[in-house]
Amino acid sequence: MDFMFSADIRSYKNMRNDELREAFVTQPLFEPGEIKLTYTDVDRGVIAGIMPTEQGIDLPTHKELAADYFCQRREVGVINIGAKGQVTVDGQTFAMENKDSIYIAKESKNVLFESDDADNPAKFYLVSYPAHRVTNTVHVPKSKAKKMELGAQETSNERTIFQSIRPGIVDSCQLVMGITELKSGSVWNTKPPHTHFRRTEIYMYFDLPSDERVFHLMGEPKEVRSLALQPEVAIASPSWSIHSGVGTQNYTFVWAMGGENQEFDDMDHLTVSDLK
Ligand SMILES: O=C(O)C(=O)C[C@H](O)C(=O)CO
Ligand SMILES: [Zn+2]
Repeated sequence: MDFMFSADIRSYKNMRNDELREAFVTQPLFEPGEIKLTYTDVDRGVIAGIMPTEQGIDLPTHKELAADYFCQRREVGVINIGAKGQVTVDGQTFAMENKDSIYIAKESKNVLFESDDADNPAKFYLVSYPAHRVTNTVHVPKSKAKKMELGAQETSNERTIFQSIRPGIVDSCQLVMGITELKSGSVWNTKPPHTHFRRTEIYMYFDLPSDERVFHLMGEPKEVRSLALQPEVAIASPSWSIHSGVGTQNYTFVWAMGGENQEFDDMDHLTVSDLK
């Protein structure tokens, strides 16, 4: 497991690009046959990319979690951004199509990730936060997520939000998670931008050719910094930071939040003209 130590609201302003990346951006998450885990001190999130090929891949614990098994004190959200696969939780198997989600409840002991076809593997993207109570493991097909249509073609931000792990669909402890798909020709996500002091957030851009980029905006609205992100790395946003971005073409991303509340609409709204 990699460890990412974030920067605070004062120090990020004086950091070079490579220092900001070290503090907030993971390494590339997907390697065939591997699980790549990153721990961030932003709300004690764990981020992982899991790409099984011939063999299944178990979710391992780590000495710094001081837990007998990964979910002993944690909840987990997983979205499959690759081809078909399956996730088995304590003997129960869930088929995972592209963009399906699964919520794995605290105290689930054995979690196994598998691809249906080793030559066309699944890519399981995982975000986990500490959990305080035991709930149920739930599979959420993309069609069962709550859909929100936002933006317009004229402002290059026409997009669909799919909220799959959220109150009313999944009884999670703090995790709220889903995906946002930008329409062809639209490039701006989270425009107009926002913060939410009650929650932190992790973005992971994908469905973008490897030589294209998303210029992710972070920081306080009056001190914005940008990082050019390749697909399939994740970036953590502290509670004080905006999280928005503009791509060199359209793309999709997974967002995941942890914190004080689970109200998706609880945002401190900004306008583009607030940004400096
Ligand atoms: O494009 C958007 O707008 C988003 O996807 C917003 C994220 O879901 C978010 O930041 C929720 O707090
Ligand atoms: Zn947000």
